[in-house]
Amino acid sequence: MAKIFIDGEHGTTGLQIRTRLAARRDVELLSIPEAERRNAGMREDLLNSADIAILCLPDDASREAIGMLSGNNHVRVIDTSTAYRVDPAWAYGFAEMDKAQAGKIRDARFVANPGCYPTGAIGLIRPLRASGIIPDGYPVTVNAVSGYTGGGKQMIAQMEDASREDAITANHFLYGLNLKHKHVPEMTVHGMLDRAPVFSPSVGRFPQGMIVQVPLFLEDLKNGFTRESIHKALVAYYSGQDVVEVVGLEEMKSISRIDAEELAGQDTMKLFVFGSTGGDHVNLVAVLDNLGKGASGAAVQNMDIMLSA
Ligand SMILES: NC(=O)C1=CN([C@@H]2O[C@H](COP(=O)(O)OP(=O)(O)OC[C@H]3O[C@@H](n4cnc5c(N)ncnc54)[C@H](OP(=O)(O)O)[C@@H]3O)[C@@H](O)[C@H]2O)C=CC1
Ligand SMILES: CC(=O)N[C@@H](CCC(=O)OP(=O)(O)O)C(=O)O
Repeated sequence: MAKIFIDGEHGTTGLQIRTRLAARRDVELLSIPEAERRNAGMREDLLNSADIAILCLPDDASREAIGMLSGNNHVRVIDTSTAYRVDPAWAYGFAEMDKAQAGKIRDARFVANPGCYPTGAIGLIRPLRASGIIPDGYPVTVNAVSGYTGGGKQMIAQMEDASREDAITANHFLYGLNLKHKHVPEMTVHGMLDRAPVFSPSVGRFPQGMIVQVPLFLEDLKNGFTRESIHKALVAYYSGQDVVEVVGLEEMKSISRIDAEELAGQDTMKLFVFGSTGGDHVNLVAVLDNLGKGASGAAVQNMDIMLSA
């Protein structure tokens, strides 16, 4: 039985991973009491006793955890923070992003779990870059809304406890206003972009769920691509797996609204290509749960792929 230690198991992402693993008989969970969650000695012992350590910590604490494993050459790691997502020594844990990726995850010792927004953005952009539909130099923009659990324990408290001094009263707010959000490098590298995208995130007053939008001007793409041909390329790219669904053109005809909470509680992602036949523009849309395919669900999926080695 594989021993799994979730460092940060009492935080938002960690708890959801623990819940997903609790009923499983094929893994043994090593656990740290909540009161000891920052006890470095205990964490170091548990980290070094695991077959797979899943880090659900802020970036600095993740780096510290990797330091605690420096004399160890067998513990495998899944890190959910931003610390290693563009590090070439780490496998990027988005199994569907191309056909070889699941194999890279399976064979890796170190796996960086993707960010929630990048999962949507890369899921939409990478296939169109890989097939040459989005040309070099194209100015990609990414607009998104996340459920507030995306901000971890602190934002959850700010959104849910109006008596706090730092309570957030807005029902929907933009942030990342300097356009230097920590997810931009990851979207650029794994989206295979030659220009960093403009990324504008926002948060809504709902706990879990996410919409990521990438609008495109068709006349600025190569070779007369249409909504239909872009859709066909996405369908072909994601054939043969059941985590990322490209919604059919017929089904899209009956959709007039997209609900950010549609996949809350699920570990899959839906992709849409909105627009109209013969139109000048398309809007690529991804819907996912920021804590599902955007974090904890993806971490468990990566763990399973690693255990299949
Ligand atoms: N929430 C989400 O939707 C997503 C989160 N992530 C990433 O997952 C990671 C965890 O985020 P999230 O679960 O949201 O955050 P939370 O703040 O909810 O949880 C983080 C946990 O880590 C603990 N912690 C913090 N510093 C240390 C330390 N030095 N040593 C040991 N434990 C520590 C915290 O303890 P304490 O309570 O004492 O602060 C808390 O229990 C982050 O890197 C985040 O960016 C990635 C994708 C989506
Ligand atoms: C709503 C919210 O605050 N979201 C977080 C991102 C959540 C996530 O994907 O976590 P990583 O930081 O590990 O990538 C943010 O914008 O910083």
